[in-house]
Amino acid sequence: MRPPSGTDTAMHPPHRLELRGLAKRFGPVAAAADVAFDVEPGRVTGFLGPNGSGKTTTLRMLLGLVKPDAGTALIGGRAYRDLPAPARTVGAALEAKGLHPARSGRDHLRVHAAFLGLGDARVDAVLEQTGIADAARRRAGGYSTGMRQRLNLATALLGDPPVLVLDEPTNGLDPAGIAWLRALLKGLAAEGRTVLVASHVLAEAERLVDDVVVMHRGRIAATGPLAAFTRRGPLEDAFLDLTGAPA
Ligand SMILES: Nc1ncnc2c1ncn2[C@@H]1O[C@H](COP(=O)(O)OP(=O)(O)OP(=O)(O)O)[C@@H](O)[C@H]1O
Repeated sequence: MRPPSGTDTAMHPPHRLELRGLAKRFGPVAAAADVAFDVEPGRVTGFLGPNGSGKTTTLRMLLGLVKPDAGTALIGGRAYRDLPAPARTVGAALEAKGLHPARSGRDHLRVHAAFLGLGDARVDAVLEQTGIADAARRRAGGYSTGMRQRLNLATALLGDPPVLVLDEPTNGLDPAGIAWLRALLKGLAAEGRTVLVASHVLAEAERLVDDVVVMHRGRIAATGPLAAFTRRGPLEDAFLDLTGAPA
């Protein structure tokens, strides 16, 4: 079914993410084991964990990019592969790679937009929204890391999705860029969208998220509202307690 062109101005129904018993092994490595948590619409959820704790693997299972050995991941009650319009339901920005260096940022977005049945007006809207309109006609190969990150986010936003899944979206952003992204993501959540952000930058997460999910060694170590993690001090203290890392 081909989606209509143009953008949706009507608000989408809220989409809760429900992960249940997800497991994935890569040879001897249990990248994820019995992973279960919910992500609520209208909130920014920080998916936190040390390097190699299994966050990206979990996100890839949620997005149907990796087949779990066990468990389910539902987006508004359906697995990603069963969504009628997946790219209009979930905007995902995992790693800022796969950009054709000779193609301009705008052309990159136009390719994705055509795939979604969207026109250039939507491309221009997300270029404005992500602050890269001025660089849009330059070749993406010359973009800074922060600009590539913004283009990646613009791609995720193209389909005006009710769900956003972002892996380390502040990588490469300067302090003004980080503050800008924070305001953008909080605004998207305030519109009722479900925003899941994987990060290991705890000071940033503390200023952004409403809810926290901590993953450690492939398992969920704790979940809850941010306030539950910051009662005794900075989020970093609770995080280091949970993940056993030296202070
Ligand atoms: N395709 C793969 N093949 C083999 N091992 C993998 C693969 N993908 C992930 N792993 C392993 O699974 C574990 C979890 O990795 P994952 O990338 O999910 O962690 P992460 O929490 O996202 O880490 P980071 O914060 O460093 O990005 C690691 O030990 C990693 O080496």
